[in-house]
Amino acid sequence: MKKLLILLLVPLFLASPDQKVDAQKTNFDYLDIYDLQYVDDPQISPDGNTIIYVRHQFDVMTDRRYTNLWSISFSGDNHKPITSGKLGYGTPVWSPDGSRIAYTSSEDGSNQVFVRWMDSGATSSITNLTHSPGNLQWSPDGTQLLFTINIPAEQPKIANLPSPPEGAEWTEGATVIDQVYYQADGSFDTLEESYSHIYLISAEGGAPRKLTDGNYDHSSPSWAPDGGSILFTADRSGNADLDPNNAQIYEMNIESGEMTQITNKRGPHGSPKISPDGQYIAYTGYEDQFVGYQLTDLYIMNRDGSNLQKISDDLDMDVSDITWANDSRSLYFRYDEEGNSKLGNIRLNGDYVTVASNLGTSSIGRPYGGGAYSVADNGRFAISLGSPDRPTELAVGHFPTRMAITQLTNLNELFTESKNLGVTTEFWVDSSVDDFEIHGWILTPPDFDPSQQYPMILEIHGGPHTNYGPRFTPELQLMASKGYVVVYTNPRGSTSYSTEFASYINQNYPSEDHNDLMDAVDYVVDLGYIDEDRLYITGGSGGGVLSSWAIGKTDRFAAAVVAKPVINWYSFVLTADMYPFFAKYWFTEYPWDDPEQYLERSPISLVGNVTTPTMLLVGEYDYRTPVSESQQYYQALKLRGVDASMVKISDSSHSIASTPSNLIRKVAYILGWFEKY
Ligand SMILES: CSCC[C@H](NC=O)C(=O)N[C@@H](CO)C(=O)O
Repeated sequence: MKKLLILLLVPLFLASPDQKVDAQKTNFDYLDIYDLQYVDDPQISPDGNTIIYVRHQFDVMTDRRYTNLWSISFSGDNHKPITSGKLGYGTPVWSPDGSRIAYTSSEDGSNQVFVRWMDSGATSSITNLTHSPGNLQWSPDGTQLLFTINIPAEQPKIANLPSPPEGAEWTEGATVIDQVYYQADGSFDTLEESYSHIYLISAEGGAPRKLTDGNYDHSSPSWAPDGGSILFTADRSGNADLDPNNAQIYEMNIESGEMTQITNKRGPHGSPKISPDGQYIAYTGYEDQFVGYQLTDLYIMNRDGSNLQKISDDLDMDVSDITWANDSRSLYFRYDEEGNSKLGNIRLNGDYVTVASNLGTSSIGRPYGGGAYSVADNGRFAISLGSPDRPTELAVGHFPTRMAITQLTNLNELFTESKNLGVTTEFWVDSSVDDFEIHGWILTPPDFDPSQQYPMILEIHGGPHTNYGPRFTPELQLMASKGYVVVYTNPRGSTSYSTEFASYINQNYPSEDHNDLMDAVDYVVDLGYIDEDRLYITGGSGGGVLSSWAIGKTDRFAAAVVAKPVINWYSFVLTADMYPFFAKYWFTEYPWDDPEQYLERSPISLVGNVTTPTMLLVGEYDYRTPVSESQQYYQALKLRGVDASMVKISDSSHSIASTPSNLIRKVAYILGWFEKY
């Protein structure tokens, strides 16, 4: 079937007329990012009549993303704001009777829980918290709300220090670290040791009650339908930090505080939810095999943990974000299939169907998967609807009647009407190694004419267990708008195809994923419109691993930008924020016990072959793939006399695209480097 698609696509593609550019329109340009608007987190009311969603916008003056809540009826009428201003409003949740919503907002300076009465619009903050709340959940009778907050643990005191004399200006002092996790990408400051706890508060406000205790993280709380107890996940073994990927499900009686452990298999037990009839618990996870990739399955069991069954055997794709259907006979879930993010429905016997495809995220970066949905009691649902040609909008549908999915918002109508964008085309190519087909996409520039010759950029995703797809990507659209054909693929190791495909690179990364990438390049070059003297390569994170690996294996690229890479696995597992996971799951031994296996997969081992002019690009506060990884490669290239430069993006974590200006810088530096060669 896929082979047939290739045969059909190639002639179609070659015969396709030039991409028409509308003279009235201009090409997508850097500052246009600030005009994009995205729909996120659509929450449909319990009666299915109204959707509240989070609208993301960008402020060119402060370079900030801000979010507001908007409301619209299922029919598409009555579209109106609930909040306004350039702050952060998010995580709306409907009360079970649909009379109120709870949400979080920073409008009072720090993040607090707010409740709004939908008939009158009366709104009040109901908390006075010193730390940000998350995971808001209404009790089934609508009288209370659960939430989680991170509570700092007592800090170590090693030295008795004298105080400076009054008025003295001493240096700031020292940071004392004794916890396993002391840095987390995205938090620029050293982390305080803290633990996530579950709280209960009256929906009318008042003092919250702390339900959990101890130096353990408690996550994913959800109510039992009778409101008498809650489920949550925690690793209360005392070794959670050094033994990641392990959390058990607990049930706690709200009145007595009594806690019962329901599961005991070693591994993650995610998002436990009790069926509306109170009979079953569903959760996502797996029995841990200590490898880099394992399929996340969907399980159900009785309330006491007995009769555990995996029900997603036929799916062979990761299950996330589960919601019970009202009749307790099936669950809704999110999954990615062949680079397409979908909403599914699975019956308890394992039969599943796709309810909606093309879910979209609010990322202005690269075309990764994700998306959000919610379902009303009567089967009406709301989704964040993606497309390769515009930012994510809101759409609704109904299950099981399968009424046509209807896009309700068109926040970006004026944008799409005034811009010429690149066009995304799918391809499949046989891998030259093993019997895999590799899926990819070609983004051609707005005025593309296949009889001309174009420079080409291969852009490689990270993870490595993630997937790209035909999704709106300002980052790659900017490259296309400057005249490049951009090629992106899902080499082996990518998710959304099969366990076999994703786990091929377990403790074997990078390896033949490199060949898959080169097969995709060959395929596109063979289409006849690529100038082979202007082939460029880039990729971030895992894509930085693979781009630096590639230039150690071939000199076919005229220039490379290696973004936020891992260059040396030995140093990486001893400097990255998530080091217990990387060291335990991506390698079979610690580095000092078997340095060879670290070196043989490290791009630094191939740097002696590199002749390609290479730019390193990294966020100055990247704690996931630390700056020292880029520095090692840069310094090795300089020692070898290879043309190299290094760009450190200020105020940036690993997520360079989290501020528009940094994303703009990233693309401008990449293109600037390529233009030189
Ligand atoms: C290769 S080491 C860490 C990789 C990192 N994984 C998770 O943070 C990564 O590749 N990140 C990707 C995907 O999120 C990225 O593009 O930044």
